[in-house]
Amino acid sequence: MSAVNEKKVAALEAVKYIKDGMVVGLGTGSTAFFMIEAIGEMVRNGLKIKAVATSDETEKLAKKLGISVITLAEAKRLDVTIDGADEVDGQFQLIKGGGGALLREKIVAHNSDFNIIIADSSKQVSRLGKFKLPIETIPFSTQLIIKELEEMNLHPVQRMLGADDYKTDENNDIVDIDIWKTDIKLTDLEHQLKSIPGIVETGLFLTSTDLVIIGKGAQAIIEKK
Ligand SMILES: O=C(CO)[C@H](O)[C@H](O)COP(=O)(O)O
Repeated sequence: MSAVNEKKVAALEAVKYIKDGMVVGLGTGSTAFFMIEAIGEMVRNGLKIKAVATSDETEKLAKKLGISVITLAEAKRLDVTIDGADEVDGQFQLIKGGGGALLREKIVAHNSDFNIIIADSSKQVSRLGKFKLPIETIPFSTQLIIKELEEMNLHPVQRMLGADDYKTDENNDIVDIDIWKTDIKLTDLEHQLKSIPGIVETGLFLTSTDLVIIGKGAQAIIEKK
């Protein structure tokens, strides 16, 4: 079965966790797309929820499908968030941000009681780092951060959109770094990166995930912490 079908299988399993009255965090990306589409159908069939979107793209899609979108401030706290990932390891640690929405995704995950990650089977890894780790930086500081990351042997590459710098929903830059060869522990790496002024967030999600649902062929494999 293709990765696209596996994404859909995982998404359809995840929406079973959504119940009437919940405040739901909506992730971003091609896997999250199937989840949002399914929630849209559930809402048309009478489900009553409120949602917080992790990107402008997700917000637009959710509203188009008739899902009631509120701000994080209005929500205060979320019952459940469903989001995709670029890599997930056996300890439920993730690399996220391939789609550039890592900052809002991490904020929403932090404010959710229960976080479900949905992915096709290609995203499961024994060790994080084949996928380049996205770092969100303040444009004022990006070039100097790139120099600092080069000195740390993390091979930074600024993300581009054609000839222009890629911009996040918060109008920040993304720098993708290579953590595969570093022997720094992930928790230490996260701490080191976050201590550089101008780095707003990293795509390392080390502790937020409660449940992982992997589409494997036509089956949804549910992994609990
Ligand atoms: O972190 C993300 C966006 O910032 C996505 O969840 C991640 O990139 C996975 O995307 P997809 O489901 O399209 O493979």
